[in-house]
Amino acid sequence: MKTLSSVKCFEGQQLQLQHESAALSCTMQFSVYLPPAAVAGKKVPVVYWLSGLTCTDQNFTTKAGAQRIAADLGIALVMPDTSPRGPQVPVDPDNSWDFGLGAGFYVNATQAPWKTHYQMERYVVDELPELVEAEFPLQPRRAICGHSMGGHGALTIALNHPNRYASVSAFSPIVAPSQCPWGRKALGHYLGESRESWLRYDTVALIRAGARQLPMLVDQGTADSFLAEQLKTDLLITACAEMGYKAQINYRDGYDHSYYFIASFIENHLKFHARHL
Ligand SMILES: N[C@@H](CCC(=O)N[C@@H](CS)C(=O)NCC(=O)O)C(=O)O
Repeated sequence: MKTLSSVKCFEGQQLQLQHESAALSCTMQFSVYLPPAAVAGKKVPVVYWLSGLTCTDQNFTTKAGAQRIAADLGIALVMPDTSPRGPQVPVDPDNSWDFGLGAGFYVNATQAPWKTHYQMERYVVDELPELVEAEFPLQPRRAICGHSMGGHGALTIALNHPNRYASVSAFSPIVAPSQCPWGRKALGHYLGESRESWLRYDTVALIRAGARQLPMLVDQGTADSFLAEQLKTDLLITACAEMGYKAQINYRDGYDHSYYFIASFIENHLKFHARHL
């Protein structure tokens, strides 16, 4: 593993790192924030952050303002990239921004040509934690949080691996990819046209199938231009109500899809995770 940058931030350390990923068969970059307690050698719990379409590990690192809060709470942050990268990784032939590079959807692809590299679920759940826990003073206690496609990633990963995560939260998540254009396009390519195989990566379907209860927090802006067509938060509210799944789901009046929204509520999310870690 190579350190690309290391910068002091709120008495802690903001790092960007590069490594060869076995799960993704390519070179990957990711970011880590170590709070002051970890810099002093104490083992701290971790919140993983999954970003949305078109993002890298840098969007959250530079725009969310999470480091001051993580420093105070004594929590490390780990920010992976949103897809495999590099010249050998297949891209969307149409060069669109909602599929392929920057749009891994946190699934393990089963279809050619995607399956060789697009294994983001394995990367986030297994490879990256092993790597960072071996390198830094991190406890195996983890929470997971994300935005949009990354909100979908956080929710589905936590619901599919409930023993690995103490809590889950999401900003503006795609709650039912089987029922929206972004999701149908991505899952159709990565998993094939059999919709049965999509349900493991669909939060609403997982809740309806009886997913185990985890502490869950969701925030959604009412002025988000993707809400009606792609995100469909009401489907999650209905599924949780019908299944008796206790989730805290808040509509936030006037907020849009941007990192300004994330910056406004990230403190709530990190404090929520700190209570469960
Ligand atoms: N590129 C798209 C927008 C994509 C978008 O909004 N991406 C969100 C996640 S779904 C994001 O976080 N973008 C990066 C940023 O705002 O820093 C467009 O131009 O309409």
